[in-house]
Amino acid sequence: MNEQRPLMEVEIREAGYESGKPILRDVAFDIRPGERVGLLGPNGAGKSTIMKGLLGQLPHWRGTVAWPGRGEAGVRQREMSSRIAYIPEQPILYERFTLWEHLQLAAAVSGISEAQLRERSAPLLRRFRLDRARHDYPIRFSKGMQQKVMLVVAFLLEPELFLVDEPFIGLDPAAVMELLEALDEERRRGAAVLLTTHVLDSAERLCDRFVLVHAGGVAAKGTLPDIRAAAGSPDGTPLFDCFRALTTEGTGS
Ligand SMILES: Nc1ncnc2c1ncn2[C@@H]1O[C@H](COP(=O)(O)OP(=O)(O)OP(=O)(O)O)[C@@H](O)[C@H]1O
Repeated sequence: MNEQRPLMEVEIREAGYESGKPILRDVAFDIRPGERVGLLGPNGAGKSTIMKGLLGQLPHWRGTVAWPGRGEAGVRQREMSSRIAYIPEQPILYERFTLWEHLQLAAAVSGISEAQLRERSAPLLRRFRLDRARHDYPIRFSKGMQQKVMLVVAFLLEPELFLVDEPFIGLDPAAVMELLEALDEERRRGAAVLLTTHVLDSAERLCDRFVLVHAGGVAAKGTLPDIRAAAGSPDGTPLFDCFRALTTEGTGS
């Protein structure tokens, strides 16, 4: 935890997939440099929709995203995507591309030179044990290996923010450790992590702060003590119990 100026300040007034049918309303939170923030909530709460909004992929969006560290009060949705690397839960792969071609495509889209690509990718491919598979087709990899392709692509970009969707599902324990270590190295240079997960005990151990989303709004946010206070729970209450109290009681759903 730190009291630095936020890396990013998100304020979503209304957003969703169809006009006149907002999924998100009044969602506001910030992320500080080097921080790990857990974006948590029950199925259908709106977590993926928030992530899509941050990636500039929502058709309807009324809100602002500021990057105070850069002195920018509001950034257009489209521009944000160049500062954010998204690690999806379901790998997004092209059937006809080899692993190396996936990396070349990501580099080309992000303005990374061929020399930078070679320099950055070598340790990443070793780290995620894909160096011998660089000319193979990821479409034929195991699910875990496919997820590692997504990790290599994300780390290649050296973004300011990593959006990580369900990092604890699909990867084996060694790969989860590698991912967390790699994220820690990135955090040391100031990158932040916004992760969603339903594995609340892992979230409780890993995250500095939390944003608890419920029915398209924010039910509580802050450190674990802040979440406990919002839930009316005593010291020592696990995040899981706070989550249950905040998402099932007195919410009308
Ligand atoms: N492409 C879409 N078009 C219209 N509505 C959508 C679309 N995707 C999601 N929704 C709706 O948006 C709401 C929030 O869904 P979202 O996927 O953001 O939830 P989530 O919190 O990520 O859930 P989960 O934990 O199940 O992944 C749901 O009511 C869902 O039906």
